[in-house]
Amino acid sequence: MTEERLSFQAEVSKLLDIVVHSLYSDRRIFLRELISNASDACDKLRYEALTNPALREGSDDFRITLKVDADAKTIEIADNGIGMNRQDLIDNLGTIARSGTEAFVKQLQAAGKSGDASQIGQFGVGFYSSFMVANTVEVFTRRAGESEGWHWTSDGGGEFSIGEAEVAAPGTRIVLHLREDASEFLEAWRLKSTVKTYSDHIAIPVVLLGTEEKDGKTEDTAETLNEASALWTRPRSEITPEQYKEFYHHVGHAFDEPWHTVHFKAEGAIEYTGLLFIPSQKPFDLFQPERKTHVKLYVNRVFITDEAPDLLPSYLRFMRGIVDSSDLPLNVSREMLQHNPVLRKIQGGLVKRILSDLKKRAEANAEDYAAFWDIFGAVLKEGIYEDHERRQEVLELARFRSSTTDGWVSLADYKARMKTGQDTIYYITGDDPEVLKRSPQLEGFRAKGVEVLLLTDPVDEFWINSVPDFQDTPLKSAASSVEGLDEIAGPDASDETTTEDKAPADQIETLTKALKETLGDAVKDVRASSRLKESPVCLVAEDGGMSLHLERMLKQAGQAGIGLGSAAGRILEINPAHPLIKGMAARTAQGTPDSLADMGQLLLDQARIVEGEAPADPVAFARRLSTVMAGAL
Ligand SMILES: Nc1ncnc2c1ncn2[C@@H]1O[C@H](COP(=O)(O)OP(=O)(O)OP(=O)(O)O)[C@@H](O)[C@H]1O
Repeated sequence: MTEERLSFQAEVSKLLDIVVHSLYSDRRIFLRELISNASDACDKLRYEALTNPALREGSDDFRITLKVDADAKTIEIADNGIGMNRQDLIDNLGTIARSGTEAFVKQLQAAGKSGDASQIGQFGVGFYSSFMVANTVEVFTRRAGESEGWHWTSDGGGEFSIGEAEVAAPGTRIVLHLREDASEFLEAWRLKSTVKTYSDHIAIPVVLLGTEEKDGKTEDTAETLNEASALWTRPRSEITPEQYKEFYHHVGHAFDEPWHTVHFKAEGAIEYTGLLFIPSQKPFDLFQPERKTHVKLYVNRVFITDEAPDLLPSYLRFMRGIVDSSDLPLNVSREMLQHNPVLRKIQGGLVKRILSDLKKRAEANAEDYAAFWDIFGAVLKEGIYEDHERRQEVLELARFRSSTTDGWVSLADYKARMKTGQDTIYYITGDDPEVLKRSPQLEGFRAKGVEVLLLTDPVDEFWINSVPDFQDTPLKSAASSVEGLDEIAGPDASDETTTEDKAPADQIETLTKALKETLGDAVKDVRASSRLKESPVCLVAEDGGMSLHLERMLKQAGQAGIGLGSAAGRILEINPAHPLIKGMAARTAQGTPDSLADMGQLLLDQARIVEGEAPADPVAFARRLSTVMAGAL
C-alpha cells in the first residue's frame, strides 16, 4: 500500500521542535494528553450513536487500553472511540487546531530561539506531546461508520506520512517508539502511577493489558487503573483537590490551577449536577467573538455537546467544567438545545450560583478576588448591559481603579467614603489609568479630594450609559458636567479659587465669544470652567453626549461618520484664573488682537494633545507654534 508524504503546518513544525528539544520538566503528561484525547473520542462516538445506533453495533463497551512491548520498546494507547479518516488525520494531526496553542507558538517564534520553552506546560501541546518520549509515532485509525483504515506516521521532523491500512474495528491505536532516554515508561508501575495521578477522573476504564506466567502458562491480564466513574458523580468528600485539578485540566483543556472550583447538585423542579471551574490564567481567546462556552453538557453522564448555546451567558464565558442533567432527553439533538426551556432554567441556576460564589470570595479576601478581577473583570462587566435581571449583582461584583487610591475599588467602597455634600458617583473613561488621573478634567475634583472612578476597559463605554445609578446614587461622567462639584466641601476652604484670582467676568465673556468665533465649527461651544485649576484649557463632552474616549474608540474601529476634531458635542473649557487666559482676556477686552486666531487654535490643539489625540492639522500647528515662540523672543 502506498504512503503519501505531507508537510506539517509551519506552526506544528515549530511546536515539535520546541517539544523535542526542550528539557520538559514532567514528561509524564504525554500519557495524560493521549488518554484525554481517547476519552474525548469515546464521548464523541457515544453521542453520535444516539442518533445513529449502527455506529456502535457489535462494539464492546468503551475502554482505553495501554500495552507495553519491552523488546520492541513501544507503548500503545488504543481506544474504541470515533476514530479518524484521512481528512481528519490531516486536519487534526497536521495542523494546530487550538487557537491558544497557535498564538503561543507565534509568540515563541516572535521571541526568537530564546523563547521560554519551559512555558509549554501551560499550553496544550496535546497529541504532539508524544514526541517528548517517542522518536517515531504511528497512528492506526478507522472512523466509525467507514470501512477504510489509515496509518499515520511521523518522526517529528517536518513531515508525516499517511496510507491505507487494515484496521479491524473503529477507533484509534497510537504506537509510540520510545526514545532511549524514555525507557522508564516501559515499566508497568510507572504507567500505573501516571494514570492514577493524571487520569483517575476519566469516566471510561483505562486498562493495562499484559501477560503473566501462571502454572507454567502465559496468560493475558487486564488491569483497570482508574476509578472509571464520572468524577462529578462521586461524593465531594471523596474527591481530592488534586483530582479536581486534573479533571479541570482534562475538561477545560487547561494547564493552570483553577482559581475556583464549585461542585454542586441542584435539586428541585429540575435536577442537575455542576462541576465548574474558573481558571487562574487568562485564556488566549477570551476576547475572540467566535468563542463559545467551554462548559460541557452531559445528560445522564453521556456527553452531548460543549457548544450548548444557552448553558451560560457570554459574560461567563471564562467558566470551564461540566453540567450533567437527567431532565433533558438523552436523544436531545444540538439543534433542540436552542431556546430550550429546561436549559434556560439550568442557566438561571448556574448564573445564580456562580455570582453568589464570586460574592463570597470577594467578601472573604479582597486581594484574592483582585487576582480574578484582573483577568476576567472586563468580561464579567459585559453582564451589566447584557443581563438586566442581574445588573445590580454584577455591579456589586465590579471593581474599578480610582483617582484617589491604588488598587481596586467597589461602588460600595466609593459610596461609603463620599464627601459631605456629594451625592454623585463620578467616573471618567479612557485608556490608561495613570494618564486619566492627571487629566485636566479632574483638576477640580483633585483640588477637593473628590474620588473619581477610572474606567479603562473598552466595555465600560457600553454599559456606563445604561446605568443611571447605583443603589439610588447617580453615576456621572466627570469629563462632561461638573454639576454638584461646588456643593462638595473641599479639604480646606482657602484652596478655593477666589473671584479675585480670576479675570473679570465681562472680559472672560468677550474672550469666550471671540474664541468661539475664531474656532467656528471645530468646537460646539467655548465656556468658562470651574473645574480647571492648573491647566488653561481642556476639552469636555456635552452632557449626555458621546464621551471623547468613545468617539476616539469608534474612530479607531473605522466607524463611518465619526471624524476626530469634529464639533460633535465637544466643548472647550477655559480656566479664568490661569495667567494665560487672564492675559488673553485683558488683551481681547481692548479689541481682538490679530494673534487671537492662532492662539485659539493652539489652545484647542493643546487640549487635543492632552486627550492623547493629534492636532487637527499638524503642519498648521507647527507653524503657529513657531510664530508664537518667535513673538515671545
Ligand atoms: N484518539 C483519538 N481519536 C480520535 N480523534 C483524535 C484522537 N486523538 C486526537 N484526535 C483528534 O486530533 C485533534 C487534535 O488533538 P490534540 O491533542 O493535538 O488537540 P486537542 O485534543 O484538540 O486539544 P489539547 O491541546 O487540549 O489536547 C483532536 O481535537 C481530535 O479531533
